[in-house]
Amino acid sequence: MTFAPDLSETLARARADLRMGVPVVLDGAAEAALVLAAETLSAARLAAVQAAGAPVLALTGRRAATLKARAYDGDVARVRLPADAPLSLVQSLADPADDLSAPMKGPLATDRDGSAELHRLALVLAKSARLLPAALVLPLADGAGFAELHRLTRIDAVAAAPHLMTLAELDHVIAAKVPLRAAQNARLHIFRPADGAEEHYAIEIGRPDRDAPVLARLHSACFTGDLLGSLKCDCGPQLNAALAQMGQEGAGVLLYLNQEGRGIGLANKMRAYALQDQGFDTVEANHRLGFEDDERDFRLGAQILEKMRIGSVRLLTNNPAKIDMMQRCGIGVTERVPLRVGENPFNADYLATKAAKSGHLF
Ligand SMILES: Nc1nc2c(ncn2[C@@H]2O[C@H](COP(=O)(O)OP(=O)(O)OP(=O)(O)O)[C@@H](O)[C@H]2O)c(=O)[nH]1
Ligand SMILES: [Zn+2]
Repeated sequence: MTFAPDLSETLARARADLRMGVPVVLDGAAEAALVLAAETLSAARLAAVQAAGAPVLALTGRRAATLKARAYDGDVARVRLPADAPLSLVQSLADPADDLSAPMKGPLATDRDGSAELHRLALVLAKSARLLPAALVLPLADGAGFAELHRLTRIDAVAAAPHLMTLAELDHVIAAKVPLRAAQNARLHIFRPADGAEEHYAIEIGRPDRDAPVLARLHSACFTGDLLGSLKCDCGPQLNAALAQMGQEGAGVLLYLNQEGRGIGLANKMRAYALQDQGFDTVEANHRLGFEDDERDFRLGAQILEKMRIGSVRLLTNNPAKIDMMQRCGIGVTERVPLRVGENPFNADYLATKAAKSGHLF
């Protein structure tokens, strides 16, 4: 037994570092790099990086498309920065907030030669830290030495890349009764991932019969809809309607997955809302920010159901992707139970876009 953090713990530290604006070192097979999240970059740290070499800004292919920059690596673009690039340039490349009011003077030069592996990993890390997917990347001759000298978190990039694609094991922490308006016989279960990421919850109504399909919902956190009663989406009414139906039937399970904003985090969701105020739809806004339409990992839901010994479900959803993913993860979906509630003039376009672009069944 060693007291040193393992890979998953080191990655959790790296996420916290990036969120604070502290650089991390990615140490690959043949190369190493210093990485800083663009969102939390300070002018002082940018100047220090520029004094040490020529950093590039790693962006996703999605963000690059908006900026009309060539992404030679497909999903990743490596944008060359002028030697004296000011912080405001890095910020405006990373953040689409001012794309329309201050269009980028182009064309942007991007790297074609060399490997983009560390850049890709940097973007995965930034996303998993719920930051904008944009990272300053500076090649290092000696990653281990640099990390030690500056007391930075060093990640074994070769091991980290596949590790970040696997789902962390969830621990069942505790369950207790929480009588709800919709169902008095409810119990709240807490699940904690081993990788230091956010906890997820399961609300078990009654004692669902494990030998028959269980009425279930995979609900993704929506602070604005679930808590504030926002009219921009249908999440709050869906949450309440699902619990009400489970209460009426006497049994069911609602997974409350902390995947705010379809997995991009609340700050990025608010950035997406600001872009929607400029006229973009929910999918376009995600793309302009550099995200895919949906960054959620529904394997999470399947793992929780498995831990609760639920093998097949009647799934309350309008989203065919959820059904697909459950089935691919070995959870039987015997029936889709539609959940059409909460339509209003403020979310009509949002729901229409989901039907047109995300295949939602309404
Ligand atoms: N990025 C982004 N996320 C949004 C937006 N509006 C709502 N969300 C998020 O979308 C998610 C909605 O999740 P779900 O209720 O599971 O919805 P769904 O995928 O449409 O599937 P069903 O409701 O099961 O049909 C929540 O995480 C919300 O925070 C938006 O405009 N942009
Ligand atoms: Zn919502």
